[in-house]
Amino acid sequence: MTITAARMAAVDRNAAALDVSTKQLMESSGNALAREVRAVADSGDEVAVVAGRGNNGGDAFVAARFLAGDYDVTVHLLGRPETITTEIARENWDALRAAEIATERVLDSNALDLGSPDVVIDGVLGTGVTGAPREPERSAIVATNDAAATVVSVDVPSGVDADTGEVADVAVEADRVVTFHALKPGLEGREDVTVADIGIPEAAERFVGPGDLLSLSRDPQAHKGDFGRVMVIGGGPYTGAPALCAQAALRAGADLAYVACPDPVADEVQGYAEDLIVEPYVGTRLQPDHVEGLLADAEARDVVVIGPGLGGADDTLDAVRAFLEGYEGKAVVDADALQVVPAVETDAELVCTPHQGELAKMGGPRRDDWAERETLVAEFARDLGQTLLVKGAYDVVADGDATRVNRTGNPGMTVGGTGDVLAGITGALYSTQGALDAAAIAAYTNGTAGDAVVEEMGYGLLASDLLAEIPTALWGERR
Ligand SMILES: NC(=O)C1=CN([C@@H]2O[C@H](COP(=O)(O)OP(=O)(O)OC[C@H]3O[C@@H](n4cnc5c(N)ncnc54)[C@H](O)[C@@H]3O)[C@@H](O)[C@H]2O)[C@@H](O)CC1
Ligand SMILES: [K+]
Repeated sequence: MTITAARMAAVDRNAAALDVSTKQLMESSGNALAREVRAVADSGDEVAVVAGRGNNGGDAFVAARFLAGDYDVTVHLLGRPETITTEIARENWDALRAAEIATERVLDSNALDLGSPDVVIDGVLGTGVTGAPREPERSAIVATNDAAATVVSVDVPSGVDADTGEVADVAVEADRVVTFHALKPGLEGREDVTVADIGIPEAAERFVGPGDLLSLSRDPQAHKGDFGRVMVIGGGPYTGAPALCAQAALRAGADLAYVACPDPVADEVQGYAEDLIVEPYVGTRLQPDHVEGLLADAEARDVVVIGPGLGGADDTLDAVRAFLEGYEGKAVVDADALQVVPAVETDAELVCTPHQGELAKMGGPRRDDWAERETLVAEFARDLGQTLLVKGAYDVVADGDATRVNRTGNPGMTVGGTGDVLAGITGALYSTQGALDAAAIAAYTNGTAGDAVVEEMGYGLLASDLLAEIPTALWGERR
């Protein structure tokens, strides 16, 4: 399995939240790297460490400390120690200085003199690289390639983009690569690569954590000024559900939230919040003759959430079926609407948000055993060809390829309406994120908001209490 630089950063952050600090991971990384160098070097060999100012360099500092007793080690830092970008890399630099291990500062691109080392450790650039190498890193890569030495690269050969695998015009030609936790893009199929286990707990990947929220701010350019228009198709027998759902979408960052509902309930829905744009249709519940108009409206929206408060009348379900058959965009399907999903022919990309009972009604697994449940939900998602967010004490999110589990939330959240809030958050996030990430982050956020409410006022929460906590859960100090 390959992991991108962005996902690696998320997992690293999740590990820290599980009390495995990045400094601990750096120690493991440097240790693994040193072991690999021992395998290619003879005792007393000259080892030149070329280190950039990020954590890739930090790993190389740690390796230098492990190796200095047995080899002739010199560490070349590309820049001034004050410009080392992370605290943990700087601490490991300071440890080298305190131990009187030979260090050089390379303050001019032309000033790097590696001598004639037997081994070069390439800790110039790792997963934090952006764009093609600049100076002095660029010259350092050239000098590394010019050395008649065995080159061991740290995590990725410097010059390889660890998100895409693209190789820049100047990149280290490594003899060996020690990569951490999992293969990075561009390293697949290479025989000179060692994947080192650095002690990241499996839980950091499996459980949704604060690291998963990093993708929300990763690329501000990608969704500049447009956090999405979410259309909720809901209401009829129930009016609170679509209103909660649409308000949750706004709280989760949607720019606009529309509620399409039967006209007798429109005023009531609007009454919950003036921020909602209510678009009534004639009749008392959703029926097939409304579908054409809804499909036309949906074209101008980024995500549709269908289900909250619609009820399960036969003609309503026929309408849901017709809508999904005609719709090709992103949709979140909730509540009674879920039962039509297994048999429907649709080009839409769905996130389905059933609780255990709704999952069973869809023909999904009934088993509750945790480990087994994850596998069964993943298989069902694969069969459906859609993304599932199965709600429970532990929420399971699966798209058939990857599975995530969310454990935020509390028993107070079994109250009615929390599912409508979750569907709304999912809808908003789905406008800027992939289905799996949107569902995983939504589950985590909904649970975090619920935990915050219970912390503040104890049990007895209303679903509407969650709304005000959503922004803090997503972007505030609770993340
Ligand atoms: N994510 C994790 O779980 C772990 C990561 N570790 C190491 O940390 C590395 C990532 O560290 P960082 O995020 O600090 O990033 P890097 O060390 O990969 O690179 C960041 C540094 O390079 C500079 N830089 C970025 N692009 C450049 C370019 N095109 N030309 C010249 N300079 C450039 C930045 O200004 C910064 O100083 C990994 O590759 C790995 O080696 C390990 O320490 C342990 C665990
Ligand atoms: K490197």
